[in-house]
Amino acid sequence: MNAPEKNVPKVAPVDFKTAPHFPIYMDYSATTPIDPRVADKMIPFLREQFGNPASRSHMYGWTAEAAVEEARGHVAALINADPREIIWTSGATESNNLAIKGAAQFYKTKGKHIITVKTEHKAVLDTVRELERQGFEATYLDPQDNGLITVEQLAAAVRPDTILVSVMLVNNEIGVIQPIGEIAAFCRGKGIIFHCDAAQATGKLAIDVQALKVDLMTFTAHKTYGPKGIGALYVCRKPRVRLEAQMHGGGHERGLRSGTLPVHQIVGMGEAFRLAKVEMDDEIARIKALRDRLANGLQDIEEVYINGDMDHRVPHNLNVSFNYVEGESLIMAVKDLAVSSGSACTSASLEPSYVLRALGRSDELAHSSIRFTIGRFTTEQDIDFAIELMKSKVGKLRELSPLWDMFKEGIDINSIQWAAH
Ligand SMILES: Cc1ncc(COP(=O)(O)O)c(C=O)c1O
Ligand code: FES
Repeated sequence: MNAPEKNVPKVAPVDFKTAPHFPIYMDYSATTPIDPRVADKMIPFLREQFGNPASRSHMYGWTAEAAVEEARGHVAALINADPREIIWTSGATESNNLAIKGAAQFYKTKGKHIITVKTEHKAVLDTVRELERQGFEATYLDPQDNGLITVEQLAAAVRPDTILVSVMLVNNEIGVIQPIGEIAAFCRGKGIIFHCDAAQATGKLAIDVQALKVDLMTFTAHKTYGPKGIGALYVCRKPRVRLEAQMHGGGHERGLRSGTLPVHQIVGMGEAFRLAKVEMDDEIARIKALRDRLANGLQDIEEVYINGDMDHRVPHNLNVSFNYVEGESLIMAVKDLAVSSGSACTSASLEPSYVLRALGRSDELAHSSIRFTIGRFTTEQDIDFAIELMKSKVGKLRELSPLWDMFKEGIDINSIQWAAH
């Protein structure tokens, strides 16, 4: 017998286009709602067109294969790649694992040193840590306080046995855009493989892998209005980059990633990336105007700090710290906004955001930070609501805060010797 369903919470489906919806979704960098046009494209592949693209002897297989190849073309087109350079994976985590472990293991006879950055996503950092456990050596670069690294920093860290560099295109917490073109050109000049995690970049800025000269680039569908559980890895063919497979089996995807292809997911990613290419320019302009409206509104509040460079940044991200506000109370106070926080109370770890800490932010400012990430379905009313809510809640919390009183009275809080306890 099936388990009774009575304990399953019922969540009403949200129509992001029309409904006044609470909490207002401003966490587009965690994941995006799927675009209804993407969902519509996927449905036939969950129903009548269920074939396995590896089935070569009948219509069902051929139809599925054609759909997979069409989607591969759309993904390749968004980044100016050859479709043969696109390998399907289950998402950015798997693409990062395949790229980093695959390249390190293939080129291990050339050297054992890897360089990455402290503000990378855990899917990169933990993968590099695992390689360290296997005997590789790693350098983790410190970003400047605007979140960016420079090619000079990278050059200073390179050793004769450096085989791989991994630097993300867009940071997931603060939205800053790393100088990937310069970094990639530098690596190519030195014969070092360059991998870039672009999970947060698609649809937010133009990507041309040929002009950029990257060797490996990671993508995922669910940050760009596609389904979760599907991603891709770009593997450069000229010059040819080789990888050790991490998943063994039927030899799918040129032997690099075995496993029956999830056709409905792939079709969804293809459509999401096709739409991103067609609509990107208009969307960037619209979303940037909304983000700037939010930034201007929040800057009416005293003691607000923007985290990360504002010039080299994707249009949909705003990450701010509210000084003299306790992180936990702030999260509780803004329940009507679905946002992300740099405080430890929203995560499984006990540390505040390691990204903000790497930028040199104090624990207090890292704790009291909020990441607003907006997107395709965000409206001006949503933005105005968020501004008013933040003004009122931050004001109320500060009324209760002795630290705020001291700050207002001109007492330098950093000079106080707190009693140890
Ligand atoms: C920069 C970056 N890399 C990797 C990932 C992991 O992506 P996925 O959920 O597709 O495995 C994310 C998503 O949180 C991300 O923001
Ligand atoms: S604000 Fe909750 S743990 Fe820091």
